[in-house]
Amino acid sequence: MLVTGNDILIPARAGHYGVGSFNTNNMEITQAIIHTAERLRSPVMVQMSEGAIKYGGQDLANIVIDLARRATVPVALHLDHGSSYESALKAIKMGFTSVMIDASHHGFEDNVKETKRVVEAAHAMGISVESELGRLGGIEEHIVVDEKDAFLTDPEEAVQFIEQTGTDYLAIAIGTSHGAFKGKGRPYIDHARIEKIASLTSIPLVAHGSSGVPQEIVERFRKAGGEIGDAAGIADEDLQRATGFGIAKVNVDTDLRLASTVGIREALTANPKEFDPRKIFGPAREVMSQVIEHKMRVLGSVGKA
Ligand SMILES: O=C(COP(=O)(O)O)NO
Ligand SMILES: [Ca+2]
Ligand code: NA
Ligand SMILES: [Zn+2]
Repeated sequence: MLVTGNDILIPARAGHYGVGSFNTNNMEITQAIIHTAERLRSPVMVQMSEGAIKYGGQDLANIVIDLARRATVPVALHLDHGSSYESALKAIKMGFTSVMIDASHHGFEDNVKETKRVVEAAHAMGISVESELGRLGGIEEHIVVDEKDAFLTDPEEAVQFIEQTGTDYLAIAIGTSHGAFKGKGRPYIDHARIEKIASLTSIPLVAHGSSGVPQEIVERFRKAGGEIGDAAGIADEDLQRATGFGIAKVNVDTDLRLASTVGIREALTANPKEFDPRKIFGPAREVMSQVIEHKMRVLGSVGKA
C-alpha cells in the first residue's frame, strides 16, 4: 500500500531497524525494489531524484505509484534531494508521499527558513518531509561538495534545527558520501556522533551515501567490460551499528546502478546475437533483486511489514 515516509520511518526508528530508500529511473528498477520488498515482507521507500523526474516524469512516477498502491507491503514515493520549495511542491502534486528539501549547502538560518516553508506546505497536504543538516562529500545531485567543504552534523545544532523547522526526519552527515568512491578502503563512520545525535533527538535519522559497493558486483562489472577505479562503499557492520542508533532511512542508488549495469553487460557479452530487450533488461532485475535483498537483511527490515 502507498503510505507516507512517516508511516514507514517512525516504526523503523522505534524498532531499531533501517529501511532502504532506493533510487529508481525506470520500470525494471522499480519492480526489483517493490517485488523484493514484498517477497521479504519488508517496508520500503522508492525515491526519485530531480534528474529521475526529468528523465521519467509523471510516466515513471505513475509506475511507482501504481506498483506501490498494489503492493502487499508499505511503500512510500520520496523526492530525493529536492532543491527548492517549488520542486518539493511539484513532486507532491505528482503524487509523491514524502519529499526531501535539501538546503544543507546554505547557512543554518537559510536552511531553517527554506525547510520550514516546505514543512508547512507539505504538512498541510499530509505529506512528510526530510531535510538535511551538514554536508556529505562526493557529488550531490546538483552540488559538488569537495572534501574541505564537507562538514559533519553538530548534535546541538541538530536539536535546534529540528525544533525550528518541524522536519519529520533529518539527513545527517556522519562520514558517508555519494557515489562509488567513498574513500580508500573502509570509509570512517562517526558512530559517536550518530549516537550523540540519536540520544538528543527522537525523529527518524537518514543516512545518505549508504551503498555498500559490493566487491563481487564490482568484479563482475569489470569482467563484463565495465571500467571502474578502486570503488568502496559503506561496510555492512557500520550500517548495522548505525540503524541501532536512530538511523531509520538508508539511501541506496549506486548499488542499483552497478547491479543493473552488470545484468545488462553480462547479457550483451554472453549473447552477442541477442536483441530482445526483455532478455537484456530482465537480467538487470535479477542482479538488482539480489543486491536489494542483501541490503534489507543488513538493515533488519525483513519481516517488518
Ligand atoms: O544518498 C544517496 C545514494 O547514495 P549512494 O551513492 O551511496 O548510493 N541518494 O540520495
Ligand atoms: Ca545537501
Ligand atoms: Na532523500
Ligand atoms: Zn543523497
